[in-house]
This record gives sequence, structure tokens and C-alpha cells, in this order.
Amino acid sequence: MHIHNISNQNSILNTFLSEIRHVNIQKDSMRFRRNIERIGEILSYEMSKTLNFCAQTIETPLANSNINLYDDNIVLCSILRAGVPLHNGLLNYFDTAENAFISAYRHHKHDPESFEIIVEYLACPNLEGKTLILADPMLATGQSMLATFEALKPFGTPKEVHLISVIGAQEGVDFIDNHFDKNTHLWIAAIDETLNDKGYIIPGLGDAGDLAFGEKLQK
Ligand SMILES: O=P(O)(O)OC[C@H]1O[C@H](OP(=O)(O)OP(=O)(O)O)[C@H](O)[C@@H]1O
Ligand SMILES: O=c1cc[nH]c(=O)[nH]1
Ligand SMILES: [Mg+2]
Repeated sequence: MHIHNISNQNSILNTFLSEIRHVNIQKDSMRFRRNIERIGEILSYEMSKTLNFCAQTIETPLANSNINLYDDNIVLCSILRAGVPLHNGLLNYFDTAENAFISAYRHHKHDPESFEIIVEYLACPNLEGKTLILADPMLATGQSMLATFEALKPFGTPKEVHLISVIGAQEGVDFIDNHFDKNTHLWIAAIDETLNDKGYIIPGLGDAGDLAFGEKLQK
């Protein structure tokens, strides 16, 4: 797998990352969602450099101008619910992308320290020969990302697969490195040290879905 950790290089990305992590600033849910969206825009820009470009001629009012434009058929797939603001950021840049949505969430049965991944809702276009971007802001154990990818397989074989995430734990990154094809790209804003015994990324930011949309009741 090609792993692109974007915060290895200093940029404005670090400001948005610091705000989603900050225990007080992150409580402003509108800013939290907007910062995830802005990080999605930055990761889209970085990822776009690896798309397939071909020469095009654009007619201006005065003459023709030559420019390279990407010609990939992009499908954006995000994992509900924390994936929604990240999806919006990606869609801000990939205007003509097709879209897929899947629900994958951790279900804690009785023991708060153990959970299973439940995949329920899935809406997806044909993926055959397309460039699939699979987005989820948090890559903790990596199980949601893998379960989602497996659920998408009946929809066709993408030409390229890009995973986009905001914060990952090193063990989740290692897990997907071991389970995805070696040509897969991972675009990630930060890789943190570890997971705690509840599967939360440390230092991480807490629960991205709750911070973006409010706490949910565990049923
Ligand atoms: O790498 P994993 O160990 O699978 O964990 C990551 C998943 O956990 C979070 O979703 P969550 O279950 O909290 O659902 P939510 O988006 O509804 O909050 C997150 O958005 C990922 O989908
Ligand atoms: O740290 C984590 C792990 C999974 N999901 C989150 O929202 N945060
Ligand atoms: Mg959550």
C-alpha cells in the first residue's frame, strides 16, 4: 500500500487538525464539521495529483488554452455517519463524482470493550473500471474500512482504490496495509500511536460521529 501521511509536511492542514483534536474547540460542532470538510478538500487536492491526466484545449474569449485535465470516473463512497462531512469536502472538489453511501458502525452488545461492525445501508453505482475513493475520518482498528470494501465487491472491480481518512491509529494503518492490494493508496492527515481498550484512537479526538452530529443512544 502507498501511505501518504500529509501532516509529515507542515501546512495549514495542521491548524484544522489541531482544532478537531482540541478538547474545547471541538465542542463547536459546526466548526468540527467544517474542519473535517476542509481536511477532505486538502486530501482531495493531494490525491488528485495521482489521477490520470490528458491534454485538453479550452477556448477562452481570446484564443485557445491548453491544459491537462483528469479523466478518471470517480466514485466517492463514505461510511455513515462520521463520513458525511468528509464526503462533503471530497465532493467540493470532485464536482462530477458519482456517490456511494454505506452504514458501518460499531455495535457494543453488553461489554463496552468489545464490539462488532454492523453493515446495513448500502447505495452504490457501478464500480467497474472506476476510481473508488473510500472515505472515513477515523481509521481505528481498520475493520470498518475493510468490511465496507468487502460489501462493495459485488458492484464491480474499480481500476484504482484510494482510502481517505483524517486520523488513523498505527495498528489500523498496519491492518489495512495487510488486507488491501499493494496498489491501494491511503491518504491520511495524521497517524497516531495507539488504540485504547475501547478501540478509540490515542491521542485521537474522541468520537467523530458524536462530535459532528451529537451523541447517539446505544441500543
Ligand atoms: O477502524 P474501526 O475500528 O472500524 O473504527 C472506525 C469507525 O468508527 C467510527 O464510526 P462509529 O462506529 O463510531 O459510527 P458513527 O459514525 O455513527 O459514529 C468511524 O467513523 C469509523 O467508521
Ligand atoms: O477514536 C475513534 C475510533 C473510532 N471512531 C471514532 O470516532 N473515534
Ligand atoms: Mg462514532
